[in-house]
Amino acid sequence: MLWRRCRWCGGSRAAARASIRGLQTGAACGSAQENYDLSKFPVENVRNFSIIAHVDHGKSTLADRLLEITGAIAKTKRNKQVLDKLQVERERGITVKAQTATLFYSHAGRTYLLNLIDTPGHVDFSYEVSRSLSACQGVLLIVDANEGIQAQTVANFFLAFESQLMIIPVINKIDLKNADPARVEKQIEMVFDIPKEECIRISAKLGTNIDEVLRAVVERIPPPNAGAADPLRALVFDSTFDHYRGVIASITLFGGKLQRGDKIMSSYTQKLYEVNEVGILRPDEYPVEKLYAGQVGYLIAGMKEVKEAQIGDTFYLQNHPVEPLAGFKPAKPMVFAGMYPVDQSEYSNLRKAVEKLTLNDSSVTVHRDSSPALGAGWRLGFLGLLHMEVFNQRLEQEYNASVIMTAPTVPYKALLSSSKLIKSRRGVQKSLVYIDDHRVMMQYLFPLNEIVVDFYDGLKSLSSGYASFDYEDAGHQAADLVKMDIYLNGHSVEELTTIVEKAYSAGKAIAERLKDSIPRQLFEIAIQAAIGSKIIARENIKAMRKNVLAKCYGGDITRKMKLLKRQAEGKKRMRKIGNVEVPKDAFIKILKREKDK
Ligand SMILES: Nc1nc2c(ncn2[C@@H]2O[C@H](COP(=O)(O)OP(=O)(O)OP(=O)(O)O)[C@@H](O)[C@H]2O)c(=O)[nH]1
Repeated sequence: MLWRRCRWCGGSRAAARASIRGLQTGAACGSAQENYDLSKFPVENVRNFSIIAHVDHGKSTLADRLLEITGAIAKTKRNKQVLDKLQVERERGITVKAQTATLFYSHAGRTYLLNLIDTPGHVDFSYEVSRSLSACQGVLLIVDANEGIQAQTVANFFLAFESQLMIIPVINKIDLKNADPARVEKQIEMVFDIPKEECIRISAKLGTNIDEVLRAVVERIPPPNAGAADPLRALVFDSTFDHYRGVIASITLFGGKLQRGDKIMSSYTQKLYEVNEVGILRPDEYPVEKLYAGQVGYLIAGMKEVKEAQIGDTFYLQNHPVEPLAGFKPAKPMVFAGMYPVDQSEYSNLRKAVEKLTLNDSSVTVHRDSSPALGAGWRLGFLGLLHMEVFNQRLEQEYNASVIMTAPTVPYKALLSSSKLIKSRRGVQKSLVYIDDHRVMMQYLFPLNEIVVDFYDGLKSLSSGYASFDYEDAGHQAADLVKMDIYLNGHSVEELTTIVEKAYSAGKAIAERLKDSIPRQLFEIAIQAAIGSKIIARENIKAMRKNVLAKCYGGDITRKMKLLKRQAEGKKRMRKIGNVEVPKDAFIKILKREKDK
């Protein structure tokens, strides 16, 4: 039996499980009044909602307060942004994965079951938001009382609006000195056409007005449209892979009920499974006896292969087939990069790690690839550069993998001709709307390649952090482009081949950045940029003899061993191209425009 303490309240999970199996009311986590007998929550008493907002407007902090006020977690300083469970989220202070939590809330003599989904704010993770919305009937649209409406506020509003969800505007951070909730209310009225009386002013940090948010959730958001008497229809909207228990699927029941021992079929694979466990997230997993129509929870059914768990799949009871639910539009990758194991003998382990991680992040596309310099690997598609960096970091942190990512590129359609010329390029303005006296919303058409790498950083620094940015695909446009190759001591480095407009300046910049990124080696290194057979830029790295033991006079053997070990570790972070050792992060670094990045 799993015997460990609940992370949030210190209650024992085993006790909680025991109480559930014995069908007692009351469990170990949080408050003694909690009731896991979900049959007491008919559809009318269920509310499923997401928290959506621009980056840093306070979604996860509000989620903490909602968890505290309903007793799901203890109120301690330790419990901060508890739904940001991943190491990468804690380190970067951003949400990258949507997370679900079930809450119980009493209002006007009724107890409600609330399923809250905290979503990421950054545009690169918007696929998480759109999938989460499929399990919801309403959203809390959080807007910072100081910053007002930002790019992802607008993008997320339209995701919810197009899904016909009830939108509750919540103005957060009213405790800030520069907070101006009245101005933000006017913006909300002007941009979203929501009357300002519908806005709720809160401070998630101080816990001000949180009860009003919960009241609005039960009063304004409709219950799910799911029939208790209908046959089972369970939509998989997220999945993770557990080493011991296999696939854990997040599900929402559009009809029927589900319990341990049920025989269920996957609409996608037509495979039959027996349900081992169903449960809710509080925010850790807690098994329950049954899940009922309209509820959100998780399912474990002995799926050992990552391929078996398809996000968007519909499960139904054996011999009771149903029309599968619509599922999700596949994510459209915007940025592509090659990924290779640092050490080729790690290929098969890395493949398994990539499969498991893409199960949890279904917006990544994966195709096998190989490169003469880097060996067997994959070509991966991401929604943006931050997404790519986070995926890389999760592979290293959660799967202990060591990988080389090549420079990201965007998709092109090429028409081959004998001369491609170089022309200056510009964004084309499409619209301009004043949100209020200080803020303007502008729409531009840009070549994607111009915005994916460091456009956002540039925009932020130019506007002292005030401007925000969102983008969507506007299709392919004709342009005069040229393919530029990079050579290291005469060896073509395929991974650094890029499609550029201003080839001479781009070639010079890449050669200079490579010179900065590659350490001096025992021989001279020539870095060349070329278009076809014509060399357009060249840099040299002078030879150097690096004897790490040079300073170790005498016989201190431990110090010598330490230095040699450090040198060997340094080499591990390198990749050999021809005879040249290239640091693995060089492939990305050279694309960023400022040298110090
Ligand atoms: N002063 C003040 N700060 C707040 C309030 N709510 C959140 N913050 C702070 O704002 C920052 C961002 O809060 P988060 O809850 O991580 O924001 P988020 O929207 O979940 O961020 P992402 O998931 O990365 O998009 C943190 O430093 C919070 O402490 C508030 O009501 N008042």
